[in-house]
Amino acid sequence: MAKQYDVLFRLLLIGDSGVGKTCLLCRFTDNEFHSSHISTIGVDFKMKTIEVDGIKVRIQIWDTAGQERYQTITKQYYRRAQGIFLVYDISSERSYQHIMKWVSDVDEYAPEGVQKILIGNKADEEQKRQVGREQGQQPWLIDALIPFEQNAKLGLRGKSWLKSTAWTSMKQVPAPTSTLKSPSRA
Ligand SMILES: Nc1nc2c(ncn2[C@@H]2O[C@H](COP(=O)(O)OP(=O)(O)OP(=O)(O)O)[C@@H](O)[C@H]2O)c(=O)[nH]1
Repeated sequence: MAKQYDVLFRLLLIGDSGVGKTCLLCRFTDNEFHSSHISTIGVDFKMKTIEVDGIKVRIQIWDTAGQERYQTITKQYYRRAQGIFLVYDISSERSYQHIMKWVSDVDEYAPEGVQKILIGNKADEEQKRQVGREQGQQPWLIDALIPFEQNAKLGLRGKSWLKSTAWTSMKQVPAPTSTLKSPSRA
């Protein structure tokens, strides 16, 4: 029987409740968008196999609850992640400020050297933008952060977003000049 995949990647989505983690995942795996916000309880995951340069890559993406009350559970999933997507909402300054807290959780619970990717989601909400593009491009604090914006609603970047980041262009990004205030989690 033909081998179903050559490599497996375990990736994790983290960020405040409501930033659109579940929607990003649904867009990527099923090309769907749901306008309702049904908070994730604990963790959930989806899988998808794609081909990158002739290599069959199976991606297992864990979607975590952003709500504080599930943090004890969700942190247990950091340990086995090979890549972590830190998601904020470009129309929520607060969700961007909280990224610092998410980063410190990653530093504490994820394996050393895990790849971190910063996603500014809801890129279609330009008129409500509270986080400037340049803010999202600042690789403050993190030594290997790949920043970009994404639109789960319209699916602009759609299927190529992981392909173009997680394994093909993981590289060091020049470092830190913090423009962020200290995080204050709700
Ligand atoms: N306009 C717009 N809305 C979005 C986008 N992505 C998600 N949303 C909306 O944002 C809300 C929250 O999305 P979810 O994916 O459920 O958020 P989440 O981060 O998984 O939330 P928790 O499970 O509570 O942590 C929903 O009403 C979505 O429809 C986007 O790219 N654009």
